[in-house]
Amino acid sequence: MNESPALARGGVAGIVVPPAPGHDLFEYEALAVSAARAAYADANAWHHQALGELILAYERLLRETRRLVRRSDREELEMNRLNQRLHELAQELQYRATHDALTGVLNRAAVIERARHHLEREGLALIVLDIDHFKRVNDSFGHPVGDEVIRAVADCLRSEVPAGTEVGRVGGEEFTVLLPGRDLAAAAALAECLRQRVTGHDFALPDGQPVTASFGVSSLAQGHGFDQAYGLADAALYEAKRAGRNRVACAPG
Ligand SMILES: Nc1nc2c(ncn2[C@@H]2O[C@H](COP(=O)(O)OP(=O)(O)OP(=O)(O)O)[C@@H](O)[C@H]2O)c(=O)[nH]1
Repeated sequence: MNESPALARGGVAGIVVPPAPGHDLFEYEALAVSAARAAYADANAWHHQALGELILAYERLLRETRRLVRRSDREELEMNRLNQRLHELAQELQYRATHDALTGVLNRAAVIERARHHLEREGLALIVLDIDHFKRVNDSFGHPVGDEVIRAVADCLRSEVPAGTEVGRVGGEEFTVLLPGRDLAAAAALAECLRQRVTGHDFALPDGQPVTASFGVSSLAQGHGFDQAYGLADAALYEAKRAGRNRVACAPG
């Protein structure tokens, strides 16, 4: 009779030595089956039939357990994949809830939320800008060209603002720039940079005309409300439009 795996590993017949850590999960059980098979092969063994049935049942149990472990591994992988996808979808949902679909800058609700957040903590300078005579772009070249102009203006703003500054689109052709904790002079200086950036950009309109924008600026200390900050900047924007457009106007300091 061949030596059983248990014996080969230093055990004695009928006694199975537990495997060292890191071995196959069922090595101990596989050795036990081998040892039982060896005893079964011995014609003198007592309870011959019962031992044979025990071996068969035990082998079936091992096969079934292995199958279940493999299935559980696959299901764990699938669950991890679904969890990852859920996480990505939650992030996407959060992005869509706070960003403007056309330009990718903050949407109106997010602008208000961010502005209130800054006003509660540190005060806020606010720039409101509106593309000049934008209706003419739509009317002359169509809505898709108008959309391209809106997108390009958003790009101009994004590329020019310093870190910590947030850009949002609050209406059709109206944007805001939030400068947390900055004063009126700093915001007016940035608004002038943005005005020049838009005016100097080549929007490639069919008639070759430039696109300009008008700017209103306000700055309020901590504790003021968003409506007040926005109302002041909007009134200044109205002044800039009234004074001839393509300019920056500041709310009274
Ligand atoms: N293409 C495009 N047009 C839009 C969008 N939202 C609003 N508009 C258009 O923007 C135009 C705004 O026009 P007005 O409010 O009259 O202002 P304006 O022509 O820019 O003139 P001023 O602001 O006085 O310089 C309207 O024609 C709207 O239809 C948009 O998402 N895409």
